[in-house]
Amino acid sequence: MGAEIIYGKDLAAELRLEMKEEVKKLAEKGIIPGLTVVLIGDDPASQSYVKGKQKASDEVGVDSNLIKLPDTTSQQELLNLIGDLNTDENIHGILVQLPLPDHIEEQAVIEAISPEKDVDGFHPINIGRMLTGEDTFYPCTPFGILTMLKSKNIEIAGKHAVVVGRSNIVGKPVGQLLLNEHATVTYCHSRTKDMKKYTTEADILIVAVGKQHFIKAEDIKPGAVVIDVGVNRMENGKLTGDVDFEAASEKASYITPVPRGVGPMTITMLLHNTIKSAKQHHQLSF
Ligand SMILES: Nc1nc2c(c(=O)[nH]1)N[C@@H](CN(C=O)c1ccc(C(=O)N[C@@H](CCC(=O)O)C(=O)O)cc1)CN2
Repeated sequence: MGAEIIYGKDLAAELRLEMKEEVKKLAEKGIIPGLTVVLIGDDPASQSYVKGKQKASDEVGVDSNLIKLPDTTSQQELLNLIGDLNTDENIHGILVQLPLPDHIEEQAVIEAISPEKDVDGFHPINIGRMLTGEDTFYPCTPFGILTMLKSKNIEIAGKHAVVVGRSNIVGKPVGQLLLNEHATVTYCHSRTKDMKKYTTEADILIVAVGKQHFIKAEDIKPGAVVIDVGVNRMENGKLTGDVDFEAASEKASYITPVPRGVGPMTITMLLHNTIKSAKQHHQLSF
């Protein structure tokens, strides 16, 4: 008996069709959701992700604009640009692609983006709202994971969710979203002693560490739901996750693959947040 594979790519395609219809309705009112993506430097992975964001925006009808800056851009230049974007009426979403070059302080940049345009959901105000269970822009990868779980009617309330990884982008917020759904949440990280003790107790195991095959079949509780957020490029150029997919599939009840799992949902939830922002800006609620 093998696990059911949750293909984020298929769910993302379904959701984007729905979004396309929503954007058409907005266009009838003269509203075009606008997204600006800022990319600093020439990191190949970041270039590929922003390309994916442009393509998905075109597909749905979101007006997306990419601003590419050299990695010599100073922090002040970037902050000035964000200041201009914050006051541009046609821009509903601002995203600065991470990671940033070392000389730019990530948190200063995140906090410079207006919380009303923070479609990444990284601003402390939006993180705070998420913490208190308010409706806000949720960080895209965690929100995508929650949407995937809900699409399969996977029960979250009362379940033990174990999150391996504590990044601000994925680990911390995904645990918070699961807590908001009444899961019992445990975080594991590089200083956790005897991690296996926790992972083998997880009904829902979320892995976001960026290490190939970090989680093996022996680390998984039989019947667990396994969500793999890792995107690791192997020497042969292929992508692989943080979980030993083949072996884990034999033990889990549901599992996400890499590629075509969580990744495509990240971009889809970004579009969701951008459309939400446009609607909020125009005080619409459909
Ligand atoms: N400002 C942000 N920066 C970063 C974020 C983010 O949410 N906001 N997340 C990641 C990168 N990321 C989006 O930006 C991202 C990662 C992976 C994918 C994806 O679709 N992966 C595919 C494989 C793609 C490939 O072939 O390389 C998959 O898993 O199927 C999309 C977006 C860090 N930075």
